[in-house]
Amino acid sequence: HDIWEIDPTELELFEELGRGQFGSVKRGKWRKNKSVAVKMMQQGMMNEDDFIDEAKTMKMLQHENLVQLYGVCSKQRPIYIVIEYMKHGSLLNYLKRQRGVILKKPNKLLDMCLQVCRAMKYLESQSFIHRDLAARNCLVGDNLVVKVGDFGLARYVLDDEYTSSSGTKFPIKWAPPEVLGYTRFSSKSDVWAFGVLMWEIFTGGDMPYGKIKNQEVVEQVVHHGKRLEKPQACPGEVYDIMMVCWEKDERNRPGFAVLENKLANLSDDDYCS
Ligand SMILES: Cn1cc(-c2ccnc(-n3ncc4cc(C(C)(C)C)cc(F)c4c3=O)c2CO)cc(Nc2ccncn2)c1=O
Repeated sequence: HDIWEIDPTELELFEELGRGQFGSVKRGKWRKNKSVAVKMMQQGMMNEDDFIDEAKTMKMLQHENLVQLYGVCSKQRPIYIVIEYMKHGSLLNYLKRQRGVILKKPNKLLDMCLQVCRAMKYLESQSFIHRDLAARNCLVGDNLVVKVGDFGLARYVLDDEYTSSSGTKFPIKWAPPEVLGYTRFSSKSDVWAFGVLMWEIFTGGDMPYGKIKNQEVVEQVVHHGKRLEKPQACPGEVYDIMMVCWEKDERNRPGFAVLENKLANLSDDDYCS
């Protein structure tokens, strides 16, 4: 019996938490006492066999700032992906809802960046690339803990509009030049996306580059070196960290361990008190 296989009769399903591109997600209870979120993966959206094979590896990825994968119900269609429940939902929605309050607390904003950075430092240490790090793919739980979710799932999406860097659903505004040009993903491309996520946090969930169209963003960022502007609520020292995440050459971007030190030093000082 595979340890990552969950018996669906041990799941109780409640209200829908959201409808992602890949199906719906419901709040649930596993074995009467464990709060979970159950993704019912819409058929045809994902390469399910490859995902189920990878699930055992993803289940081994455990960190206090990663949304824990508990297992899958793969003996049925649609398959269920059973993960840790996060009661405040996506970080993007949380930022937008709380914008008026948290933009006045830069130390809280910096703490959110640090939590995401720690999860990414852990994934980097496991040579695991997220490929779609953004505030919409992070979740907020009890005591305002922030966790990175849906890591690695991008590899199993079948929709070319999402997987091709010229597709309409590709996350252009979170992608570095080497991904836009050559689809070269690495932990350093996750670092670029982390810089954009920091900008999302310090703007209270604004859309990067506003209404500028995706293809115009590619032109401006790749060919004219344009970068996101410093958010009003963002101290200069924090903006400097975002900017180094957006170095054109990925070799000049810091890894997540270095980023964690930089952010931790700022949160110790009173820059963001
Ligand atoms: C674990 N979890 C997941 C969700 C939830 C709901 C709907 N869609 C999603 N998402 N969001 C994003 C997402 C992204 C992907 C990529 C392949 C990376 C593109 C693949 C997915 F499969 C999802 C997904 O399913 C989630 C994220 O997986 C909501 C929770 N919680 C709440 C609580 C209150 N209100 C709303 N949501 C929760 O605890």
